[in-house]
Order: sequence, then structure tokens, then C-alpha cells
Amino acid sequence: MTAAITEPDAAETAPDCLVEQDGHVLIVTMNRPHRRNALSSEMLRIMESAWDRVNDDPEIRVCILTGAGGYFCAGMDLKTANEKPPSESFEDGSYDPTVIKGLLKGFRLTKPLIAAVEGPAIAGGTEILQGTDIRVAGESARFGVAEARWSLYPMGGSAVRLPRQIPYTVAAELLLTGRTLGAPEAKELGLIGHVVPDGEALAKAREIADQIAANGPLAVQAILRTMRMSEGKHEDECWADDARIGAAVFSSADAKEGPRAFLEKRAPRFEGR
Ligand SMILES: C[C@H]([C@H](O)CC(=O)SCCNC(=O)CCNC(=O)[C@H](O)C(C)(C)COP(=O)(O)OP(=O)(O)OC[C@H]1O[C@@H](n2cnc3c(N)ncnc32)[C@H](O)[C@@H]1OP(=O)(O)O)[C@H]1CC[C@H]2[C@@H]3CCC4=CC(=O)CC[C@]4(C)[C@H]3CC[C@]12C
Repeated sequence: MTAAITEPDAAETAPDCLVEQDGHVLIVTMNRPHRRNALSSEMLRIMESAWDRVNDDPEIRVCILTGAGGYFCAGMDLKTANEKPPSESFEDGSYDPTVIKGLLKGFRLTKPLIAAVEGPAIAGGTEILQGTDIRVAGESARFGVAEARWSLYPMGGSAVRLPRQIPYTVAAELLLTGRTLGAPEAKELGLIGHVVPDGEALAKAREIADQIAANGPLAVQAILRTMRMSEGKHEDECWADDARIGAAVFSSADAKEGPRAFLEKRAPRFEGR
């Protein structure tokens, strides 16, 4: 990303995004609660490097994306966008919106990403959600793609992704009206997987992350690779890659350790090889 915006809140000294590793889990926290964690250039830059860290560091097996202060993300910062409209960056070619890595558009993690949502996840907030694999929300969370209300376009990928993730007619209505959904409705539609009491989304996400981190990392990453590779394809186009990816897992040392641990009635010790 080349465009930079000077933040007006110079008093804010904490980084716009916090990245913390706990064991095999990386926790990425969008951190501009005074603006409902609206996306800044700095936040997106930190998220981009966090995604590289997830993909490159074998010690990291799962990632959680959350927001500070009881909010997930209110999308693009509409205040700074008034000072420097994104259209300028699109037009002068300094920003290519075909890949928005921070928002996971045109770029995916090779490890599972769990969203822990509290409060609003609006516009860019619901857009990045669609790039996550497992989604947990507090019961007061709200979701929506509000761009059309401001005559903007959901540049984070929702016009393509949302109709693939929830029923077409609901996706069309959300994208075209900008209406928001509560967490129970989002769960009913399959946009999220879990609704928990407010304030407990991160704990639930952590519980799921720990379950995944205890599994064979090669198996987990291979399953995810096949899921990503086969998206939108006829199943007959997928079996060759499915078999190749699966066979590599069966050939690993971890694939011997798992059944051995079962026989010996102990927890497996996976090493990712
Ligand atoms: C193109 C993508 C993306 O698709 C575009 C968007 O995301 S458009 C964003 C639309 N957002 C909204 O419609 C949400 C607006 N907010 C609300 O509706 C409500 O605030 C709320 C429901 C979220 C919360 O309501 P509350 O009642 O709880 O709180 P409220 O009192 O309203 O607010 C509290 C204070 O928070 C402030 N606030 C809230 N939301 C925002 C916001 N979105 N922006 C700024 N401030 C916000 C509110 O004003 C209150 O403050 P006060 O001081 O108390 O008044 C684009 C997504 C990211 C873009 C990239 C960003 C970085 C870039 C920079 C560049 O220079 C180049 C371009 C780019 C890379 C840019 C490119 C486009 C994106 C990818």
C-alpha cells in the first residue's frame, strides 16, 4: 500500500492494530475504539504484516481477528476519507484495489482465521469477516454492508463474496439497502457460526483456536488448502489436487504420531512434519 493518511488524533499513541502471540495462536486486534475501529492506513499495514507472519511462522497454527473496546470494525474511516478520498489513490494508480491484502481480498491465510466479533461489524468490517474461516459473535453484534448508503462501493469484495456465503436474495438485499443484521439472524443465515453472550466472543474464539492448535498442523493446513482450492469448482476438477494434498499429509511423521497416540491412550505430540 502506498497511500498514507495522517491521523488527526495525534493524541492516540497506541498502534492502530495490536498483534500478540500466545502459544500457537496469534491474536490481531483492530485498535481504534474511539472510531469504532474504522480502518486506517496504519491498521491495514499492521494487518498485512500480521498475515505474512501467520503464513510464514510455523509456530503459529491459528489466528484470531478481533476489535478493541467492544467493537469489531466500522469499515473505512469516513472522516479521513473526506480529507483524502480513496478515489484519488485509485485514479492515480498509487493503490490497486484488485488486491487489498489487509482486508483479505485477493489474499488468504494458509492457517485458519477466526473472527471474534463484538458490537458493529459494518461495511469494511463485514467485508473482512468474509475472509475469515470461523466466526463467533456477541449477541449484540451487528453486521452489514453499508457502502451504498454513502454512494460508495464495497471495495473489500462483498459484491463478489457475500452472495457466495449467504443466500443470494439476502445478500442482494443487504448490499443494495445497507440494512444491518443482528447476530441471531446472521447465525441463521450462516454468516457466522456462533452467538455467545456479549463480551465472550474472544473467549469462545480462543476455545476453538485451542482445539485447532491441538490438531496436526499439516492436516489442518492441508484441509484449508483444499477448501480454498476447490471453492467454486466442480468436484470432479478437485479430486486430483485433493488426493495429492491428502497423500502428503498421510506421508508425514505427524500422521504416524496421531494413530500411535490413539493406541497408547495419550495426547498426540505434533511437530508439523
Ligand atoms: C472500499 C473499502 C470499504 O468497502 C468501504 C467502507 O468500508 S465505507 C465505510 C462505511 N462505514 C459505515 O457506514 C459505518 C459508519 N458508522 C456507523 O454506522 C456507526 O458509527 C456504527 C454503527 C459503526 C456505530 O454506531 P454507534 O452509535 O455505536 O457509534 P457512533 O456514535 O456512530 O460513533 C462513535 C464514534 O466513532 C466514529 N465513527 C464511527 N464509524 C466511523 C467510520 N466509519 N469512520 C470514522 N469514524 C467513525 C463516529 O463518528 C463517532 O465519533 P465522534 O467523534 O464521537 O463523532 C474501504 C475499506 C478501507 C478502505 C481503505 C482505507 C485505507 C486507505 C487509505 C488511503 O489513503 C487509500 C485508500 C485506502 C487503502 C482505502 C481504500 C478503500 C477501503 C479498502
